[in-house]
Amino acid sequence: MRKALFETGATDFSYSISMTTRKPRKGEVNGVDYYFVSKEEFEENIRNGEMLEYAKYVDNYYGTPLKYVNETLDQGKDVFLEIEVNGAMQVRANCPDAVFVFLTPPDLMELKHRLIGRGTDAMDVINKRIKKAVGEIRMMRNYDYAVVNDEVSQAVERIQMIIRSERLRVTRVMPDYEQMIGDE
Ligand SMILES: Nc1ncnc2c1ncn2[C@@H]1O[C@H](COP(=O)(O)OP(=O)(O)OP(=O)(O)O)[C@@H](O)[C@H]1O
Ligand SMILES: Nc1nc2c(ncn2[C@@H]2O[C@H](COP(=O)(O)O)[C@@H](O)[C@H]2O)c(=O)[nH]1
Repeated sequence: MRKALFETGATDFSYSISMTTRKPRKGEVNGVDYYFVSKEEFEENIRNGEMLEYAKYVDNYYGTPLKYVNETLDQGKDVFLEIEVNGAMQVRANCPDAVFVFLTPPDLMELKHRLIGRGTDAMDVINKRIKKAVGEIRMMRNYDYAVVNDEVSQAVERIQMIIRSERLRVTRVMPDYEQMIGDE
């Protein structure tokens, strides 16, 4: 989805590259799709307080390095994270300003077909991912928006709509005017 959004030319926000201990899939590039690291390196990053959030997902660590997110936010840019639910709830606890979009497949059979079609995972991994997806769907209630990923182009459009609307929230626009009009 990150790739699909990026391909629309939506460059007014920045994409965080996650760190993972998962092995690269065919075609995935280190530093583009993920930072692929060893378990030891990942755990050292956790110990050093360098992760905004992290979680284990189907036997591997995944996490968001803090440095890039902070630097990008400091430049006044939004950052887009594509992460699973446990990590998202850590961000929820630490970043009150963040917006949470739950991207969901139309149904679990379709998800299974897609994962089989991708041809990158063994059947036991696919089954673990489906089981995980059931638990994740239960977590949807903790999110702000739900986007059904039926057609990629439509899902991208829905996400863009959310981003545009969120930027129009009074709480985000008002600070500029407060500066302009000063205190009473
Ligand atoms: N709307 C869609 N229609 C058809 N195929 C899709 C759609 N969305 C995703 N897929 C395909 O389904 C497979 C799994 O998608 P999924 O989104 O889970 O993978 P992903 O983009 O690698 O993200 P994740 O990191 O969440 O696994 C991929 O091969 C992806 O290309
Ligand atoms: N908590 C985090 N989850 C992440 C991060 N980067 C990706 N993910 C999620 O992991 C699963 C599996 O990804 P895959 O590439 O192996 O298919 C998926 O739900 C991703 O969204 C992260 O930095 N933190």
